[in-house]
Amino acid sequence: MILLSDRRVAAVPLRDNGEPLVDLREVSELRVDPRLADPDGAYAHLRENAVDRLLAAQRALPAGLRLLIVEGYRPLGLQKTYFDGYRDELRRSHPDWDPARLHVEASKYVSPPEVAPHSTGGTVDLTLCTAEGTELDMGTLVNDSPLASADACFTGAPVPAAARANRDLLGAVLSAAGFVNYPTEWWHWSFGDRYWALTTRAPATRYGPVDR
Ligand SMILES: C[C@@H](N)C(=O)N[C@H](C)C(=O)O
Ligand SMILES: [Zn+2]
Repeated sequence: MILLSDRRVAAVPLRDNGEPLVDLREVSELRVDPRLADPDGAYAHLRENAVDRLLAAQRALPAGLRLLIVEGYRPLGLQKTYFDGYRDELRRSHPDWDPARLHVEASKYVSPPEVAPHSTGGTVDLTLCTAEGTELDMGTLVNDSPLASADACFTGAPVPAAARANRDLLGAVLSAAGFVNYPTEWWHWSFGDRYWALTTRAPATRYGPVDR
């Protein structure tokens, strides 16, 4: 498993094709969950081509199922707050870990800001729901940490059969649409960022960090 703290991720050359960010709340086919809403609506934005790919993924779902978008674009300042906060939580629960170990372990749940996928606007956290908006059982909640879920948030973790089927379905439609999963988080799917470029062997990113 390649973690976001791996130096190969940071070594991917940055390019940006200039695609605009689209407000998902204005895309009628997509359902956006407000649990992480910020006053500026940053969380509901994604790059144009990533949105097209989400629509393709949703069209591939069985009748009656929808994607439920939890978070897209994340400003770099917020990324740093999340990373430092989780690393400090790990430090309190594992006082024996040195700074290098803390950095690696924290990257299983939050990206180091210097390679932050969400800050490119190409990466999205999402789950499956019914047409009425009821979330499907995925074995953990979106954003359950490795610490809180005893690693059940890892995409390949042993979870009950219904949750496994739902994770596999989400993975099948998003992979077919060109997204790449972060294997420690079943809900986190990249397009165009450094992790995506490394995994797909693209020569460079499609999207660099944006300051919205
Ligand atoms: C914090 C979690 N929702 C998340 O987005 N993690 C990934 C690895 C990230 O920070 O990009
Ligand atoms: Zn994410």
